[in-house]
Amino acid sequence: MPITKIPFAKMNGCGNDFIVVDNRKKMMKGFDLGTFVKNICARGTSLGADGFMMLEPSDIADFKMRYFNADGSEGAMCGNGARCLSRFAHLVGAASETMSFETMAGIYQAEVLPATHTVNVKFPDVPLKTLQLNQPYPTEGPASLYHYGFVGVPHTVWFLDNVAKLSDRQITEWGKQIRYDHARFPQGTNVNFAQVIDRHSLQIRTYERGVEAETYACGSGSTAAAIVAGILGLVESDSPIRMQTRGGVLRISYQLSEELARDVYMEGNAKLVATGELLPDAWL
Ligand SMILES: N[C@@H](CCC[C@H](N)C(=O)O)C(=O)O
Repeated sequence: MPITKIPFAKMNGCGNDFIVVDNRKKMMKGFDLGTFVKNICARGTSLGADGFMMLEPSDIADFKMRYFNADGSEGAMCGNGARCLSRFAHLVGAASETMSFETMAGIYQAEVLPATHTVNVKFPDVPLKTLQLNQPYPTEGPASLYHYGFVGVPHTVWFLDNVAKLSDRQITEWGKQIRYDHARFPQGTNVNFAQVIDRHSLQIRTYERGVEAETYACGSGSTAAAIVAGILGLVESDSPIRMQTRGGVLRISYQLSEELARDVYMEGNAKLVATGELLPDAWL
C-alpha cells in the first residue's frame, strides 16, 4: 500500500530552503525520488524549496545525509543543508548536540549551538592542489579570471567589485553561461560572485547548479570563496571570514598550510519554519 502522507519539516539556512524527511525507517522506499523531489520542490504548484534532504541510518557516522537539488538531481553535499539536517537530527533524537554524518563527499562533523540558534559544521580538509586558481576566461563573462575547486560540490568563484549592484538578470545570465560551459566544467558548476568588503568580510551571490537560479545563500560556495580569498591574500585567513549572503551571514574559518585548508568550519543559522505532512497532490 503506497504511503499517502509523508511527515516533513521545512527548514532554511540563510534563506536556502529545504524540505526534510526522516527516512531512517525507509519510508521513502519505492518512490522515484528524482520525480518526487522535482514535484515537491516546484514553487507555486507544490510546497516549493531549493532542495530536499533525507536523514538516513549510517554504519560509519551518527546518520547519513542525502541531498537532492530542486531539479531532482542528487548532490554530494550542501553546506546550508548540512546545518539544517544537523539541527533536524538533533531535534528528532538521531544525534546529540555534537555529531558526525556521512555524505557522498565524505564525513562531516557538526555542533548545534542552542544559545545562538546556529550550527557549526566542520568540513573535510581541502587539498590546495585540487584548486585551480587564476584561470583565464577569455570569452565574454563577468571577469577575465576565475577560480575553481571542489568543496563537496564543484564551485567557481569570480571576484567582482559590484556584487550588490548586479541585476538578478545578470546573475542568471552569467550563472547559466558558466554553469553550462561543458568544455570547462564537464559536470557543471555552481557559480559564486564575490566582492571583498574588507580584510575580514566578503559579499557573495550564488547561481546554483540543480536549482538553476540564484539562491539566497550557498554554504559550500561561501566556504570555497572564503578559502580562495585567503589563499589569494584578499582577506586575513587566520580569523573567521564574514560572508554576507542575500539571506544572512555565514562565518567561515580555516587554517592554511602548504598543502591543505584544514579545520574548515562554517557557522550560520538553521531555521525550522514548519512541520506537517506532504499529501499526494504535492508529488503527483
Ligand atoms: N546550496 C548548497 C549547495 C548545493 C549543491 C549544489 N547545488 C550542487 O549539487 O551542485 C550549499 O549551501 O552548499
